[in-house]
This record gives sequence, structure tokens and C-alpha cells, in this order.
Amino acid sequence: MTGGAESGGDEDFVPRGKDTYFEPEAPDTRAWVIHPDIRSDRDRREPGPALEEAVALAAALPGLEVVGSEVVPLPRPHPGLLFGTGKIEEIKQRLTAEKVALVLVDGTLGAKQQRNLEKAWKVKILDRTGLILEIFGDRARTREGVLQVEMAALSYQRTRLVRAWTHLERQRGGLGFVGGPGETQIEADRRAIDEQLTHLRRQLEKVVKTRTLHRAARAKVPFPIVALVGYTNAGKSTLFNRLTGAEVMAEDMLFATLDPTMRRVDLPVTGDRVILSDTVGFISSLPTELVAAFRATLEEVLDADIVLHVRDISHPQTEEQARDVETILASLGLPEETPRLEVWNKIDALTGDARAAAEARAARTEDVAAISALTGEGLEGLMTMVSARLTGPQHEASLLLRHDEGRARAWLFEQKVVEETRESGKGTHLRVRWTAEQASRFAALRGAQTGDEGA
Ligand SMILES: Nc1nc2c(ncn2[C@@H]2O[C@H](COP(=O)(O)OP(=O)(O)OP(=O)(O)O)[C@@H](O)[C@H]2O)c(=O)[nH]1
Repeated sequence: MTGGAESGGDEDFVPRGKDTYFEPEAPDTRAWVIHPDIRSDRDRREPGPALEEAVALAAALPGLEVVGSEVVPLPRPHPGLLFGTGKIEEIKQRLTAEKVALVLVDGTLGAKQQRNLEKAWKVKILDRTGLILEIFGDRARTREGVLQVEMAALSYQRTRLVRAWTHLERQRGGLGFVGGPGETQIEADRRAIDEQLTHLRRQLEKVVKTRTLHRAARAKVPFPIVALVGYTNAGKSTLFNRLTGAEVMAEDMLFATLDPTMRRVDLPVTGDRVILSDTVGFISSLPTELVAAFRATLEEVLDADIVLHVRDISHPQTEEQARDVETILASLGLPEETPRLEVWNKIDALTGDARAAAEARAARTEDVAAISALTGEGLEGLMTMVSARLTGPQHEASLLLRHDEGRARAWLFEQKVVEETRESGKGTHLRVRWTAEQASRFAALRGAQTGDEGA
């Protein structure tokens, strides 16, 4: 089932090893997660599930032990410390009793708020963006992924310049200011950061250029690109593996897939030959720095002939997650006309009425397939839908291929479009039945001189 590996940055692959950067004997940092439930917030999320997600995010970082978590209701944020003084004191007691060293505040903190909270609680503080950056820093494996994360982290730190508790600093000898800058140094640090950013940007440009070349080479390989997108943990990698037989790591681990992975594959059931690409998982309030930094990676999605939006349909927040993914896709500039299918994954995790209802709804809704990437249920239906979107109506055409056009000829046979062949002194005359899309791919493959007899 699996074809050859296409370039997805694999050539820059850095061997994985979750603990590479950490001293094995170092004890886990005791962490506490707080979800501030700000009533005045226009984008207020359901606090219970939001806290759960924040805990899962924190747990996604190696070296952290989440010892407690809480939702803190707030009518509105306090400018200096986010929380009121009474609350600060009350939380402090819990943090001291639990010997907490790091608090994750699941929201956005200003630089001053972060500093004040660190002083008041005598702990390191990380906000949501900071945490996501840490996770991305831990997961990035290709040169491009690492560069993108470092750039995002630098841009983020430039806006605050606080001493962060940061794996990024520890891992790579830091981002150039190990130990973190002191306040008196802010100007110098900012300059240093700007210089580093320029340097990183140049490196990234080089990497991206190489990728663009690869992509151009791939465009000549006339197979449609099928891109998997979805909220983190929706099951993209599991589906990717099932379709390709590849060993992309599928774990219950947020953002396990940070670098784009591409494989040439003959889809099961229909046999369509496509390039399948797995992308970074999305998450609600994906920091803008990250969307920008990952644009290069996500551009693969913009090139796709069809986008499969994989959803965890068993997740209580599945609708919100889907909306977040749509918002991010729109902000990336995914063309409206790119065909999209929704893949309602993890149907096996629903039981009884809930499952029957989801399946009935999927059956009624156009462009939706209910599946389980784990058990394989529903895959046949999904493949048929993908195939139908890729093929469209067919028509007949007659072609004349010169004898030196072996590659084009092989492609036609691979595509299973040849109905009749006849040899003559001029070359091979073929009658084919194909789609407009295949016709244009074929034309691209052959280049300018087509020798076409009227396709
Ligand atoms: N029950 C059930 N679990 C599934 C299914 N598909 C995936 N999972 C589980 O969901 C978890 C996440 O799956 P992944 O494939 O790693 O998810 P992903 O979308 O690639 O995640 P990110 O890398 O965070 O973007 C794993 O524990 C999978 O075993 C499914 O169809 N049913």
C-alpha cells in the first residue's frame, strides 16, 4: 500500500528522543494549572472542558508533573495581577502546600502581570502561548520545524522579556540569552533578539526555498495531494497510518505531528494514487505568532487538491473544535473552492443512541463520512467519497505517444485510463477515458509538445 516517501523535510530529520534534552535524574517540575474564567470575556469558553484541555496541554510537556488544577472565576481581569488580592493569597497557600514550582495560567498574560504573579507566588509562570510554544519546541524535529518554533518563541519573548521557565532555553543553550534577561538589559536584549530573528528568518527562507523546489518537483509527479487537518488529538496520524501503512507516531500526545509528513500512497478500496500529507494539529486560540510561523508548513494544505478535516466526533467540544479549525484554515487563506470533506473520526468511541445519531447525521450531511481510524469502520465510504471528489466526470480522448515517451505512457497505465492501444510507425495510439483533472496533469507531465490527436 505504501509508496515511496515524498519529501516532507525528512532529509532534515533529527532522531526523536523525548528525553534527549533533559537530565534523566532531574525530578519533574511540580506544576499547577489555572483556568481563569473571565466573565467579561467575549470569547469565554466553557470552563470545565477548557481546564481539562489546559491540563492535557501541560501534561503534554515532558518534565512536568501536574499536581493540581482549578478554574478561577473572575468578573473581569485585574490589571496588575489578573486576580484580586484575596484570591492571590488563597491560591498562594495551595501552591506552597503542594510545593508547586510552575503555574500555568490558561489565558493571556501581559508581561507585567506575569512578573507580578511570579513575585507574589514565588513560582515560574507560563501563559497559554508560552506553554504551546514549549510543547512545539519539544516536538519540532525537522530543521524547518525547529526554526519556526524558535522564531515564534523569540517574537513572543520580544514582547515580554521576562525570565521564562523554558525548555527552549535549556534545550538549545537557549535562544541566545540563557538564564533570561534582567530588566535593565531589556534594550540590549531586544536588539539581540532582533538580530537573531533576522538570522533565523534567513535560515528559514533557505529551508523554505528547498521545500518549494521539492514542491515544484512534486507538482510534476502528477498525483493529487490529499491533506489531513484537524484539532490536536483528532486522530490524523492514526488515519494517516491506516491509509499508508506508515509508522507515523500516533500517540495520545498533543501535537505529536509538528512537521509535515507526506507519503505517496494508493488509497485502499479505490486504488487512487495520491500524495497524503499529515499536518500540525490545530488548537483553539492558536497564538498568532504560531500561525504566522507555521504558515510555511501549513502552505502544504493550501496546495491540496482536497482537504480532509478530521474531527474527534466523540469529544464533548467537537463543535467548538471544528469552528476553531475552520477559523484557522480561513486565516491561512485556504481557497473556498478547495474541496473539503469532514471526517467524523472515533465513531467507535460513541455508543448506543449517541453513535446512531452521529451516524444518521453524517449520512444525511453532504461531504461527511463517519469513521473509526482505529478499527477501520467507515473507511470504504470515505475512500469512495475522496475518489469521487478527485475524479469528477470522465471523457474519452485519443493520444499519440512517441516511442521515447515511456514515462508518460507508464503514467497512463498507472492511472488505469487506457482503453485501447495500437502501434504504428509514428508511435503508440491510445484511446483513454479520463477526467479533466487527469488530462491536465498528463499535459503538465508531458510538457509543451504533446503530440495530442485531439484530447
Ligand atoms: N477510540 C478511538 N481512538 C482513536 C481513533 N483515532 C485515533 N484515536 C486515538 O486518539 C489519540 C490521538 O490520535 P493521533 O492520531 O495521534 O491524533 P492527531 O490528530 O495526529 O494528533 P496531533 O498530533 O496532536 O495533531 C490516540 O490515542 C489514538 O489512538 C479512533 O478512531 N477511535
